[in-house]
Amino acid sequence: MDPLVIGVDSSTQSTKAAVVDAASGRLLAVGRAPHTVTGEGGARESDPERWWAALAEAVAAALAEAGADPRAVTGLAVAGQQHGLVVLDGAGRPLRPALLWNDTRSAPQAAALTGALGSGAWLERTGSVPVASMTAAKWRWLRENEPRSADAAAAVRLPHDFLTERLTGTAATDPGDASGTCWYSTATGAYDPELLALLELDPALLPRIAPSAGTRVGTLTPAAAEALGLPGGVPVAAGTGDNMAAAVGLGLGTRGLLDHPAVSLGTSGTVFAATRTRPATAALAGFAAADGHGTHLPLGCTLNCTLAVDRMAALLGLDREDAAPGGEAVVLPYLDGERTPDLPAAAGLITGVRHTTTPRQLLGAAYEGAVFALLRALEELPAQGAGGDAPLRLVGGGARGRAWVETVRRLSGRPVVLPRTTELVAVGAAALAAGAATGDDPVAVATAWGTGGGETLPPVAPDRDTLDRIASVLDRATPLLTTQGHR
Ligand SMILES: Nc1ncnc2c1ncn2[C@@H]1O[C@H](COP(=O)(O)OP(=O)(O)O)[C@@H](O)[C@H]1O
Ligand SMILES: O=C(CO)[C@@H](O)[C@H](O)COP(=O)(O)O
Repeated sequence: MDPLVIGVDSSTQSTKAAVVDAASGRLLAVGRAPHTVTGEGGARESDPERWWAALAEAVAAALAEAGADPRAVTGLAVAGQQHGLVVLDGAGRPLRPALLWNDTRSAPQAAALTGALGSGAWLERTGSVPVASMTAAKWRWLRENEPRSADAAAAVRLPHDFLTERLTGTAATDPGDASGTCWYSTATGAYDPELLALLELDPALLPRIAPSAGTRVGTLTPAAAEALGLPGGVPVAAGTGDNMAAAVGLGLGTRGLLDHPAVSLGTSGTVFAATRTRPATAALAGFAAADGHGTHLPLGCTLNCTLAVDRMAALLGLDREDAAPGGEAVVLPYLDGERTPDLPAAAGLITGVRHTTTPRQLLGAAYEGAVFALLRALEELPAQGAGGDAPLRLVGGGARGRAWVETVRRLSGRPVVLPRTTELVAVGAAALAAGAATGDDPVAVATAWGTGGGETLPPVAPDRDTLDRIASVLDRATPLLTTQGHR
């Protein structure tokens, strides 16, 4: 029986479980199960119990599709959407739905926290300046708006460590996902007691921090094993945030490629690279990487990527691939407010429309607006020691779409690598699972698997006119987008 590992991607829209051959990295099957996101205006919430049920469904589906013998499974790890605030009672049950990374109601709390210490001090301590996405701002929102839930909390978790605890009975997290809270210090590698005091968050509510995401933190409990259809005792890794796991799957890290940028096109759009330099700019989040060698993961994140563009296609009555370059039209697709640029109250903006403008151009302009924001974040990476002229590795559901790929090529003017392995978050988590099973370095494992490799598309001449047009509209519209006040 060849050993297998299972990696789980519990992201915003769904859970994906990958069954991977531990020796070769061959992806044998992917099981999927959907989540539900609720909320209007700035609210975005999900029930963590659904994540747990979806995890079991996705693992069962993947094992069935692979025709795998569950006894061959030697390790398991979970990568989850970052930043979400999960509050639990003493029995480990959610006290309320999780507040998600794209819930912008916490924008005033983020601004107040930033004002309390100043951006410089936050960067110094945590590597990031609080924005609405950061868990610290969500905890303050809960304290101010639902003090009874905050007071009743017996445990505070992130999405991935909530699931890891359900699997193992052990409360553990990793430096990567912890670095998205703004109460963990990437300078000291520990929770920051002064920040926890400022936030009025009792450290006893938090999980311990494993040295790395691939560290074995426990084994499947009998109840979890039964729920997943696996034998008891399977080693489980600490796991990490979904972007950190994508980096592992791409082989980005100290035991792999440093300073090579990746772009993820999913519910969120993200741009990141693994670096040795500790990032320090308010334009990016200065996360820790998952590999535990003091590697960093500077990252820019937008709230509006595939869902926003798909919504524009639906409004226009078009298929998502039925897009043309926008021409004079500019769409800033900030349907959910925006994080990069930091405009949490914004709504979408359409401008430059003429009698000759076609629906296909408007859709193309939405792609351009979404990609523009990511490329602006990408420009910040070289100052953090990463980026340069290296090709862009494209991952996430959008990387399967021709219009996304071509828009990134046309606006970036850079070579683009399309990794042949799909579901790189789940595959990265599978490399963490291999780490838990054998003690091997997960980035070295994924590098040996070659899961980051794929077709390289050559560069095309960058469409500077479009970039300049969008930049000019964004600059001039920023006062409007800041004060839209529809929240
Ligand atoms: N073939 C495709 N072409 C373009 N976009 C796609 C394609 N398949 C899926 N998507 C997009 O991918 C998104 C889901 O990507 P994924 O990375 O799984 O998201 P998340 O991790 O945020 O849950 C969907 O919103 C959908 O728009
Ligand atoms: O907030 C961030 C990164 O800082 C997001 O990237 C979340 O981690 C959600 O990811 P997806 O579900 O869109 O993959």
